[in-house]
Amino acid sequence: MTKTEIRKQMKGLNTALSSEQREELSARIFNEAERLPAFARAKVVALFASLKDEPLTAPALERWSRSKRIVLPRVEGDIMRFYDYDPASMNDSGSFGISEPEATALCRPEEIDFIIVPGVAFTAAGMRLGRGKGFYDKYLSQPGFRAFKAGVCYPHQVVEELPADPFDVPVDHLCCGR
Ligand SMILES: Nc1nc2c(c(=O)[nH]1)N(C=O)[C@@H](CNc1ccc(C(=O)N[C@@H](CCC(=O)O)C(=O)O)cc1)CN2
Ligand SMILES: Nc1ncnc2c1ncn2[C@@H]1O[C@H](COP(=O)(O)OP(=O)(O)OP(=O)(O)O)[C@@H](O)[C@H]1O
Repeated sequence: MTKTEIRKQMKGLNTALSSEQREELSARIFNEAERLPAFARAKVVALFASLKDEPLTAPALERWSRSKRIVLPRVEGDIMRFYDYDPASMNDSGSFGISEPEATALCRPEEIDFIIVPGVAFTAAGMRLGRGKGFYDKYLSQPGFRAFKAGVCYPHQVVEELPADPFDVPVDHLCCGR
């Protein structure tokens, strides 16, 4: 399958989950992330505000923001940057309809200790297919970036193989709710 075909197939499978399945699997996925030693050590955690076809991040966002500095992505033209999460100032009309933080407190890439990486599909070894704009591949390959990378996806998004490109950055651990 091509990248485009995989994206289409996964969107169908993801949106076919019932809200109960979605909530149950998402809870497992983020509980697994929370149990990683790298998470316990982390002070600055990068998360994302989930789209309809992604594991639900709202409960983790709420819980983690009590003990960690949480940063969320904003798309600014061709690049993605992370800013401090403040529940009072989220902007629901961000790029692609994603809820985004205000551009108040910029987080430099080297400040992040632990990053949750979304993906359309992953292999068990951590190779990843994203939404096709290269935002995460570019972010994760910046000089100075050193965070522990945890991929998150539903169990059916783990595939045998993916079309590989030289600029693809693998994740260190995959949390897939299994
Ligand atoms: N929740 C979440 N936030 C994120 C990402 C993500 O994957 N998930 N990103 C990770 O990169 C960045 C946004 N990148 C995105 C890239 C493409 C599309 C997308 O769905 N594109 C469709 C529709 C475009 C449109 O609505 O105009 C497309 O290209 O067909 C969405 C987000 C930053 N924030
Ligand atoms: N490190 C990088 N530097 C410059 N361009 C890059 C880099 N990584 C990816 N790109 C560009 O981004 C485009 C999209 O790449 P690809 O299809 O692998 O994205 P993806 O993995 O689906 O997306 P994402 O990383 O946003 O989740 C490619 O055409 C590539 O040229």
